[in-house]
Amino acid sequence: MEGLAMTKLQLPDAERQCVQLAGLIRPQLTPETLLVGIHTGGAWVARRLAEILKLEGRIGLLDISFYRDDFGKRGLHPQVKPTSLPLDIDGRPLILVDDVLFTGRTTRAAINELFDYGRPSSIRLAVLADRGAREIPVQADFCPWTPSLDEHQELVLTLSKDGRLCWRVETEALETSPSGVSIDAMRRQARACALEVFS
Ligand SMILES: O=P(O)(O)OC[C@H]1O[C@H](OP(=O)(O)OP(=O)(O)O)[C@H](O)[C@@H]1O
Repeated sequence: MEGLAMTKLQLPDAERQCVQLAGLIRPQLTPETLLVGIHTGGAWVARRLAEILKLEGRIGLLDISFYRDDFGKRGLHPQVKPTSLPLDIDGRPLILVDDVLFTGRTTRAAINELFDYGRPSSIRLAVLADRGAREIPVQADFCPWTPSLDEHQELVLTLSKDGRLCWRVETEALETSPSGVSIDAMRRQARACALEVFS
């Protein structure tokens, strides 16, 4: 993969972590609780939690692309998915599910979007990994893993062909253009410009 080098860190079994996370959530469930997974990784984890906790039919999925505060900088996610909430969230306890909690900006965007649909009685946050380095005062209520990663490392949850969730760590090489601008930043800028042209 261009510009990325795989690290040799030992990573935990994400499937086993889903079982651990379900165990943390189970005592807090009520008959009204709705799981809400954030696309993409959070949706995979929410689906797995719904299977383990037998909550099929009580899972919503959220695409927060248009609610990001850095939407202009990052451009649009290559795969925008629809938001779907199968039940009215007004007055309902929600458990927001994501794979990774990092700066907290995704969580902030998700909460903003949810409040456009109604006023939940509570929102708790469940993540498989909390890697710290928050930029917004957000914290996880349920989390089985707090890895220490370098700021240039990205923790990525993947779904293998056989349907298993696996962790991967990618280390961003410090690619720079002749002008000294990060190539990654230039790619993001190009995506944002393309969006403006086509919108
Ligand atoms: O706390 P934050 O700094 O916002 O980072 C956490 C988010 O970053 C990743 O999502 P990404 O935007 O890469 O999308 P993906 O789930 O489709 O990979 C991850 O899945 C979390 O949703």
